[in-house]
Amino acid sequence: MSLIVGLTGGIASGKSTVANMMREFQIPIIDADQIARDVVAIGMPAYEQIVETFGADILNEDKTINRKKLGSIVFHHEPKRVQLNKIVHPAVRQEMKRQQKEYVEKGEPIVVLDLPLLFESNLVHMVDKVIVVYVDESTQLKRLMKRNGLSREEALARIHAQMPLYEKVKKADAVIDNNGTIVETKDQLIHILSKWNVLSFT
Ligand SMILES: CC(C)(COP(=O)(O)OP(=O)(O)OC[C@H]1O[C@@H](n2cnc3c(N)ncnc32)[C@H](O)[C@@H]1O)[C@@H](O)C(=O)NCCC(=O)NCCS
Ligand SMILES: Nc1ncnc2c1ncn2[C@@H]1O[C@H](COP(=O)(O)OP(=O)(O)OP(=O)(O)O)[C@@H](O)[C@H]1O
Repeated sequence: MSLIVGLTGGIASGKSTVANMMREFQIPIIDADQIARDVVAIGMPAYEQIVETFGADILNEDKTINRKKLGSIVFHHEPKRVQLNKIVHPAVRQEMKRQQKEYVEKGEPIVVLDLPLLFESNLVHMVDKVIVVYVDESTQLKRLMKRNGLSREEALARIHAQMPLYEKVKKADAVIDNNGTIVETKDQLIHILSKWNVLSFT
């Protein structure tokens, strides 16, 4: 039996940072953001639907989706975001399930779904345990603006497109406070995985 863990948090709260630490422990990670990029590649059914819905204006010269442009539309307009989610999410879920099945069949003791919208999309039933990576809003804003080169206003629009992080913390089985250093974050992760008996070296 594999333990299926949902890794979630807020935008730029540190999920990928924690997922990379897990990869170092040879834990398989299924990355929803990456899958969401793959399923909108040119020629995929979701790509066609996005162009139909949002128009050719959201394309780059090479016909790939201009993610910055599409982001600035959907993060400022909830109905448009819902429309995009309806196109992309079913394909993402299907691919996540396929990958999960493969890892479970291989007998992996733990499989992690790195899923930013785990709560917003009501996907808690897909996992046995939930880890929430938490930061306070000022740290989140600072890290998001720096990483994505966004203005304060654009970064806040993205943060507010999600369930508040403190609400996610209340629903978690385990919380990693990522306001501090990377080493402090890693220590918390090791503590959680050890408690759940899924770290082979401890
Ligand atoms: C709007 C898009 C084009 C912006 O692309 P961009 O490269 O700037 O961001 P990226 O995809 O790397 O996402 C960064 C983060 O934004 C947040 N985010 C992304 N999509 C959404 C959404 N629909 N609602 C709320 N938050 C979101 C997540 O925390 C995610 O980790 C892209 O995020 C997208 O296609 N979103 C819809 C699919 C989706 O929900 N992906 C998230 C996981 S399934
Ligand atoms: N403890 C930390 N100290 C300093 N910087 C950090 C820390 N943790 C993460 N960061 C930085 O903050 C930014 C956001 O982290 P990360 O990309 O891991 O977040 P995320 O939750 O995966 O984001 P997204 O939801 O957008 O995919 C990155 O630039 C990362 O390098």
